[in-house]
Amino acid sequence: MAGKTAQPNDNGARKDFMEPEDYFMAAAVLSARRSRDPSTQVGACIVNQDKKVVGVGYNKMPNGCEDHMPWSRSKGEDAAAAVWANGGDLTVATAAKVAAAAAETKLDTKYIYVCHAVLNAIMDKNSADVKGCSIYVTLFPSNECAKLIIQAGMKEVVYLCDKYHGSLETQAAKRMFKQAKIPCREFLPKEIEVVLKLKSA
Ligand SMILES: Nc1ccn([C@H]2C[C@H](O)[C@@H](COP(=O)(O)O)O2)c(=O)n1
Repeated sequence: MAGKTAQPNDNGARKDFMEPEDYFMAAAVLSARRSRDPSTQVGACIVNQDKKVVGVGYNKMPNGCEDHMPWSRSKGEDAAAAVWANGGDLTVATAAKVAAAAAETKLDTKYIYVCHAVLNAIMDKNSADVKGCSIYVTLFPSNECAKLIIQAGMKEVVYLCDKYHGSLETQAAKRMFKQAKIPCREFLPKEIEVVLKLKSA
């Protein structure tokens, strides 16, 4: 980013340092890079009232389950595809397949197994509690995340993306945050892009 203009009493410090909130959200974005979810990678960073990072997390399967749980979104989608693969001919056999797939839907998708980023950030905490903390999340919290944030005593939600704003989970989360008087705000970064190099050229 272009250097900031010199200020009076310039002590020679660099001016293009990263602002604290950009750093906190960048930590959440970087944490999301650890996620194995093929469709949505979510990161969370918990910051205490002294502006210290006290926990980071990303969406992942429970410890020890990383290699055997499904990452698919919906078995039903696969069944629907099977119907259309038969030219849309919903024969008895296909109907049975669709019904069986629907029954397995939940068990064969990631949703009932995956730990959300907020949960993992709280579990990662390096402090006795996260009361009064802010949480920086790359995706607006789900209803389950909202319960954790509220019950853990956090005071503020800062989010990057709200792509599921119409979902029941997000609507329920917003309803609970409103009742619990926990403000949520969309993050507007000062630096649009942060480039990380893990090895100098
Ligand atoms: N607040 C949230 C909402 C969702 N997640 C996780 C759960 C899944 O791994 C993924 C969403 O998958 P999609 O439905 O977009 O395929 O994100 C989370 O960690 N926090």
